[in-house]
Amino acid sequence: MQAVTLGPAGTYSHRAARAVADDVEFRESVSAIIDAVEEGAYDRGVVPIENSIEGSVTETLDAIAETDVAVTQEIVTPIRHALLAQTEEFSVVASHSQALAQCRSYLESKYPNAKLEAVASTARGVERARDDPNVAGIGHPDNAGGTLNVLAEDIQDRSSNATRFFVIAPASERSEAGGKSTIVVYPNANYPGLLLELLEAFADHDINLSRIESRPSGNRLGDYLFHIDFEAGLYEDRAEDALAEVEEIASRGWVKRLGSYDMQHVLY
Ligand SMILES: O=C(O)C(=O)C[C@]1(C(=O)O)C=C[C@@H](O)C=C1
Repeated sequence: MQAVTLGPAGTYSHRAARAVADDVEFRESVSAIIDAVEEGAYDRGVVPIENSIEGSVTETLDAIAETDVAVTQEIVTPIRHALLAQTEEFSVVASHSQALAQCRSYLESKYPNAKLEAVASTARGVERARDDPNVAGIGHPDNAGGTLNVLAEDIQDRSSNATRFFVIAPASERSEAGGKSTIVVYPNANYPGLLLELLEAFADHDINLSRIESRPSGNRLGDYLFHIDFEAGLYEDRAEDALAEVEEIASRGWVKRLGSYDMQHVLY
């Protein structure tokens, strides 16, 4: 099994991907990962979807809505960031924008004058620190290797920091089996009670929602797509009945079934 995820080696995505495949390759953006899986170049892709401090990874939500892939598994991992640098004398902190945001309070209190630099991934920020004594990176402490010092550990603003990843596969691998499912709904309509009707379709069939997120459709201001995760498999009658109602409500737009899957907790 060959998987693709956010690189270079040493990202949190890489750590999650190791639970899925022995052979892991890298891309520099979530969209590039999802495109590569859609084209069939890899069996699996691993992409971050949501963080417990910073919320949704919007690049992933948008790419999943635009492409045709399957979600085959969910992975939840704790995220414990370290500050890595050659010396204490740095003026720039480089990391993924999500990681910088997850450590916002720590950075503001300890390094209020540091310039924050958003790069493609935490591992890319650590590489910047390895190349430049003026730069510190934020990432997993194992990335220090021999050349960087771990100046501080557990610098995320909440100790319970965790990120949820989706394992994606080509659309042909969509499954109806699993305890959870994900759909994207584009109603292409706007009237009082539209969202209530969508939610009632699940409530009426006794299905618990675990996440609902609205994203702009990009078509016009105030027009939205809804990303919905719910706790039922698509093989279940109650899910089929609820989705029939959702499809009726969205008859002017579309409903994309990304598949059913189970969740795995990965510690590293
Ligand atoms: O840069 C990384 O290490 C990633 O795997 C990306 C990412 C993210 O996009 O949320 C993954 C987990 C952490 O929340 C921080 C960054």
